[in-house]
Amino acid sequence: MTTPLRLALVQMNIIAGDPEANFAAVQSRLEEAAALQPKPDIIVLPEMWNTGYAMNQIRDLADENGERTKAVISAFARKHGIYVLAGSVAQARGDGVTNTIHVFGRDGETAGEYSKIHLFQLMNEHLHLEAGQVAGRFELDGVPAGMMICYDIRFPELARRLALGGSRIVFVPAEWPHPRLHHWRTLLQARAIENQMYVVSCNTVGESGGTTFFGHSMVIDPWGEVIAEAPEEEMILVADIDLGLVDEVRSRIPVFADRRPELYS
Ligand SMILES: NC(=O)CCC(=O)C(=O)O
Repeated sequence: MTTPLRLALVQMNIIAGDPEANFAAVQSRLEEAAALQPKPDIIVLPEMWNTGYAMNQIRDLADENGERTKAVISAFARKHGIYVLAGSVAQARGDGVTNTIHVFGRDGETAGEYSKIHLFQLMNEHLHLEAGQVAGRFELDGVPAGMMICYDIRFPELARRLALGGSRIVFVPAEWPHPRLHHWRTLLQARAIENQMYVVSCNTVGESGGTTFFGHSMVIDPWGEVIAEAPEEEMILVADIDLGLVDEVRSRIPVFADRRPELYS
């Protein structure tokens, strides 16, 4: 069975500490993506796009209960009838801040939410953020999908859990910098190959506090082929995929049937 899907990944520069500028840029990029012909089924944004890694001010800058994100992005999703995986935003709840994805369906309603489970110490997340406690899943027009955020791709157990739970495609918003392009590419391809699913990653570009984010957003098919990859500049990366390929690859090499979980612990 073929299940075609058009993806649009907004690879953008994020201005650390300036939610006003970032909301304006996101709204304009979303309209640009919605004007594509044919229209995308889902638009994906990068990690922490509201604040960037302005960690010292994160409690003040974070979106209170995600309210602004929900208002702006759900109205957009409803207006255009497009899913939006709203990257992740710094979201405040009580005294804490999480790095949280909101997904909105074609009707503008919340389709899923996920807070980053693995906090990245090199960028001080562990000092300022609270870790999520549950894996992230949603349904995309009835197709089970998963979510991971950036550093999460270093944990194969999470991707495998999503695949075992039925995910056929996993979305990965990120702010992944130089000099680890080879890690980025290799880990994303490994997660796609070992789980025989699509992996769709949307990274950031630009410089922030001495760190340079390299873009290279990519769409990887269940065979591990990179079918679309952005350069190191702002752009909307578009890819047409067929989720039917997941079944084809899984029947060709029956990894899930051949697993021996009783020997793994
Ligand atoms: N924002 C992040 O989680 C960055 C992860 C990263 O750069 C890595 O090497 O892992």
